[in-house]
Amino acid sequence: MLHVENVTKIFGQTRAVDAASFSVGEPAMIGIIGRSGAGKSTFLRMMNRLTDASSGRIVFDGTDVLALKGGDKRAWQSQCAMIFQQFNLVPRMDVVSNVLHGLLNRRGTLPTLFNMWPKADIRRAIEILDRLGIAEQAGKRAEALSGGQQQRVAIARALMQDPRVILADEPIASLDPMNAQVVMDALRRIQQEDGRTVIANLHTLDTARRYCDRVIGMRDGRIVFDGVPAQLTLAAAREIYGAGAAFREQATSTAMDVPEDAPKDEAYAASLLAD
Ligand SMILES: Nc1ncnc2c1ncn2[C@@H]1O[C@H](COP(=O)(O)OP(=O)(O)OP(=O)(O)O)[C@@H](O)[C@H]1O
Repeated sequence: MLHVENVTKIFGQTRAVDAASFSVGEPAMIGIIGRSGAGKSTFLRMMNRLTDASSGRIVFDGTDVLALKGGDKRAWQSQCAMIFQQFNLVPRMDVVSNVLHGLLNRRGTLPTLFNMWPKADIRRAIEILDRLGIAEQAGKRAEALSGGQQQRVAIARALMQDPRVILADEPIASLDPMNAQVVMDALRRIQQEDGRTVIANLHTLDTARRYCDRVIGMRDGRIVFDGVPAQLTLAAAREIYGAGAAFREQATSTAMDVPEDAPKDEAYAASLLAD
């Protein structure tokens, strides 16, 4: 289904992503973890063609999506929806119109500008909101919603595209733990019920362990771990986060307690690993 082959992105002197390779055989929930600057966002942005790769191939169902141009590229972007940490909704626009904007690629800008949507599309948008438990918010301005609700609107907008793949770039980094759970539960449910692939950049090891079928660990642009959550041992976490020998398993728990005199590396890793 998906083959990532030696994908590399170079910014000046920086190899933001360095010969990343992995394959996905069937729809799954995949978490990408790693410290800040590891290359996680750059990888997702190459995958849905927001950024061009320097070299490599990303082959989805036999097509190298990195080579697509024009309408074919836009069609892929519609198959490969993206969700961002800051939701990227139009704040003053109502929720249902924000969701309908997921069809922008397909419907063109003119009808969108005048908010002229076929009834069937509006009905579908409300059904999707209902599925995510926020149909009653449909008429409100997006800015009036909580962060967790806004992220669910962003997921609804992505689903409006009926994508094969959902890319989520730190989808819960701006949310409190309760809203984070609601959003991760929604992504997991969509992945399982619809058979879509979800690839999510995640800040915390706990979340990756809890929700993902497979975890990919990046460090300095390279994939240094690729396995199931059970294989994510303390040694693997050290390798991914670059934490020193003092890094302890407790640091991967939500209920962590880092001593004041802990080495800097450990405190840093702990802050990354906290939910
Ligand atoms: N547009 C750009 N121009 C130059 N360098 C960039 C650009 N985008 C990213 N980089 C660099 O590429 C590397 C990887 O960045 P990236 O944002 O992909 O990491 P990340 O793992 O997503 O980090 P974070 O969790 O902080 O978002 C970093 O060294 C970053 O400074």
